Amino acid sequence: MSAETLAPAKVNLFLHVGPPEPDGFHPICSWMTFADVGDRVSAYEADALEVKVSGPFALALAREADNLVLRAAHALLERAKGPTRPFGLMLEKALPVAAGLGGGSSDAGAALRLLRRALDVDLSDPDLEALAAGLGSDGAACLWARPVIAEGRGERLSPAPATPPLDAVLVNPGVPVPTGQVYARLDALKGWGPAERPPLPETLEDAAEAAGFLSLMRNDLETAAVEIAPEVGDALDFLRAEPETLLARMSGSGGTCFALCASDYEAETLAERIEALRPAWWVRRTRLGAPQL
Ligand SMILES: C[C@@](CO)(OP(=O)(O)O)[C@H](O)COP(=O)(O)OP(=O)(O)OC[C@H]1O[C@@H](n2ccc(N)nc2=O)[C@H](O)[C@@H]1O
Ligand SMILES: Nc1ncnc2c1ncn2[C@@H]1O[C@H](COP(=O)(O)OP(=O)(O)O)[C@@H](O)[C@H]1O
Repeated sequence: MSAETLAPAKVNLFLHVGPPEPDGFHPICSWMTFADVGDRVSAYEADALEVKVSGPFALALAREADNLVLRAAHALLERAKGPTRPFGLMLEKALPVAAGLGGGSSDAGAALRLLRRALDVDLSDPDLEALAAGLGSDGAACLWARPVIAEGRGERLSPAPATPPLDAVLVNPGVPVPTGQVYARLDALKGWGPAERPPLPETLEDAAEAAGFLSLMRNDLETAAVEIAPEVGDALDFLRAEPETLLARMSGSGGTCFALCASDYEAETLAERIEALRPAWWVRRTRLGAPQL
């Protein structure tokens, strides 16, 4: 067995969050799209199930047992009928952790896609999606890594407006921002907005039109995240002051922020300037949409 796949970064182009339900979870409406940068997950033959983590953010994942790729593998094995060949998983952790990029969910989704094929597990797409959703609120969307409007807790998916690939720069100021803390701060601030689905266009022709539409939308977690990690506010202020930025916003619960740009040339120019002026920040030029997995 030898198989490998990309686990792309998720980006919330908008994220509307309503007040919590009785179970404590919040209803959302979010346009989730995916970057062409991410982690890589691979499977190999091994004597026993194990996960090896490498890459620049490997140290941020403390305990192997908590790794979402391992939880995904166990969830899939429970559904496999009959014995499967023993395997190990390799995770190259290139995305920052607790960063609003859904890295853990994307790794889990990558493992599920990969292992269903490699082990020839007879599980339908909807069943695989249900497994992914059980591993985290972003799990279902991150399984397919295609642009979607996600509602409910994030598990109810429908197609997003069609766009060309959107040139963008991702910036993380280097501070982990735990999702649960951000939702809790949102509640303390009573900072929710309406989470009903807004009117959505079928198509947005280019980055300028997409930015115009998105400027009418929000990320309701931004204020709460900036209170927890003021560095996120610094990143947003920086991006919003740059001439190449059509729109800058935080992704998910932060701290990664994105700037939409009119072309790959402008995105490259912006990324190079940020790298020169803020060498400690994690910076990636990317195209948002449906990356090749
Ligand atoms: C904010 C978002 C936006 O896409 O993404 P991230 O920033 O985490 O990438 C998601 O809503 C996060 O999804 P995910 O990271 O899978 O969250 P989970 O592990 O399911 O939940 C972590 C914690 O966040 C809170 N939570 C999560 C989702 C939700 N709709 N309401 C919540 O209140 C709960 O306190 C939960 O215990
Ligand atoms: N493979 C993984 N990659 C990232 N985080 C993981 C993974 N497995 C478990 N986690 C845990 O999931 C939590 C959320 O991490 P992550 O998915 O990076 O957050 P976010 O969705 O905000 O980007 C962290 O506490 C982390 O320790």
